[in-house]
Amino acid sequence: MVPAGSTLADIVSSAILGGVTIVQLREKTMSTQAFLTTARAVHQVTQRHNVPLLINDRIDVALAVDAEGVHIGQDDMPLATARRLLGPDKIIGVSVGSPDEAREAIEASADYLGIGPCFDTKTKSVRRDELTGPRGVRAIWEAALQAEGPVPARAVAIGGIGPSNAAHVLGYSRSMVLPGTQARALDGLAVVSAIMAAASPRAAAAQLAGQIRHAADVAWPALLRDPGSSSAEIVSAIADVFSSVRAPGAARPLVQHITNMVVINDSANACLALGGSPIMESLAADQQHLVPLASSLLVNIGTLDLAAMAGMRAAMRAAGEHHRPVVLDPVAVGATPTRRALVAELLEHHGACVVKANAGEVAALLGSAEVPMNGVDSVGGGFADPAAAVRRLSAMHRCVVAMTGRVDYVSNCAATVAVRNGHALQAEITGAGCMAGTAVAVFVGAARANPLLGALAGIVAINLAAEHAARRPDVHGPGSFRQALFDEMHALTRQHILDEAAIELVPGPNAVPL
Ligand SMILES: Cc1ncc(COP(=O)(O)OP(=O)(O)O)c(N)n1
Ligand SMILES: Cc1nc(C(=O)O)sc1CCOP(=O)(O)O
Repeated sequence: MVPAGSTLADIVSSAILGGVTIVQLREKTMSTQAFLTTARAVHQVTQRHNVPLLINDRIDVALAVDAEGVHIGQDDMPLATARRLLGPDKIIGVSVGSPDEAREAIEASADYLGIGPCFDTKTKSVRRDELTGPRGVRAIWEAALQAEGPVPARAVAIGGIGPSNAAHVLGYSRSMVLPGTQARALDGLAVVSAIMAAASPRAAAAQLAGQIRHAADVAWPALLRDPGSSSAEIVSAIADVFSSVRAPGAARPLVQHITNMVVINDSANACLALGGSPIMESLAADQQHLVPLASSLLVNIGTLDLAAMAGMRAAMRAAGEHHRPVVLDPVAVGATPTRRALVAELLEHHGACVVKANAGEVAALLGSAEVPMNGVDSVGGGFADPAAAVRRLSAMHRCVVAMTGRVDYVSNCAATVAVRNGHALQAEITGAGCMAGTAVAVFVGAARANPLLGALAGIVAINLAAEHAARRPDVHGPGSFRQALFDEMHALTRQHILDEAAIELVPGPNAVPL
């Protein structure tokens, strides 16, 4: 992967200047002699910067150049033998792809684990199975933590990781709390092509280092900010979020939508009426230009087509790279294999900040048959315990979940809030749920530090507007209601929220580990 005109040592030097803190030399085809020459040249650079150099697979080369350590795979020399040859002070990292391998490596005193492959990689042919993706990485990491002794386990994830998914991988793979322990993040990420194939290895390394720092602030469990400890406190915080968008002179949050053709016009108007600025563009090639300008991204999978699917992937990549919150509306996710696979892929590869769904969609995402769907509509009485359902989905995907229905439930898994505003006429017009997704996206962009409050502000705003619209003497049914709804979204004030928001903090076990 070394471009013409530069040497591997040059690239390593640039990458270290960008923020790389450990270097591994992995050469699969070089002669031993050439490997030694390269290793010596790279080692000179890493020593100058005081960064450890590890040699992949080849203990003999590591010994010959006095590298700081080695990385060995499951088919390489056993760890105990490598340790005997290298002595107690050298770093030995071990590749692991399962909880058993992780436990075994920790028990054999590996200095760190390389957990992978996380995603597909072009760098080598590796098998991905159910133990891959950030969820698989987390399962392996948790096994390592359970096996650790007095020396803390250390690990990095590897495979298909780059600037667009680094924060997601680090946030999602944090351990759940085990009895008597704190949630623990991986120690870092291992990348090949994200730096080696970049036009500027220094800039690429700096961008990745920024993503790693950023993950600690935005990814789970930073999401679990308390919305407030009483209903009154939460209503006041929601009103503050609302005011931050609607204050005279405030910049309108730009919401980039990829949404369905049934609601595209209504969603754009709802966004405007609530104080946002809509842009509706699904072309994949444009996402890297548009998403960084937006304050949030709404991805709604209704009326799916292949071009929109490509647009969603590109938009969510750009959102990951530029730290933009994503609101995912998994319309009728249980209805077709394509929708199910797409939502699973988007959540695994990119994650969402908020999932906005009706009860049937929440059930489909949980793999539960408790709430049936009729096309895009949820039917029946809903979940026996709706708060538990949203809490469970929030924990599963480590995101805020806003479930719309007669009563709406919004959860970040640590706190769950029921919203008892809204009107039955919302169920009589098409696109009311999609407009709720837009409303959430408007306010989530404004409440970056607390997406639970942003989601609540969107849900409360659209529901109060619906109540106001339904009360108007000129509203006689769905047609006039739809028209009035836009006027009332536009006319909504902070005082309406303070006086009329009907929310309650749902008591309940904080059953989901943080
Ligand atoms: C940090 C890190 N993790 C995993 C690997 C893979 O090593 P290995 O299993 O030895 O496979 P090859 O690199 O030999 O193809 C790694 N190199 N680094
Ligand atoms: C060398 C290696 N080992 C892996 C494993 O899963 O063990 S994945 C991998 C390649 C990582 O390259 P990139 O960052 O370009 O995807």
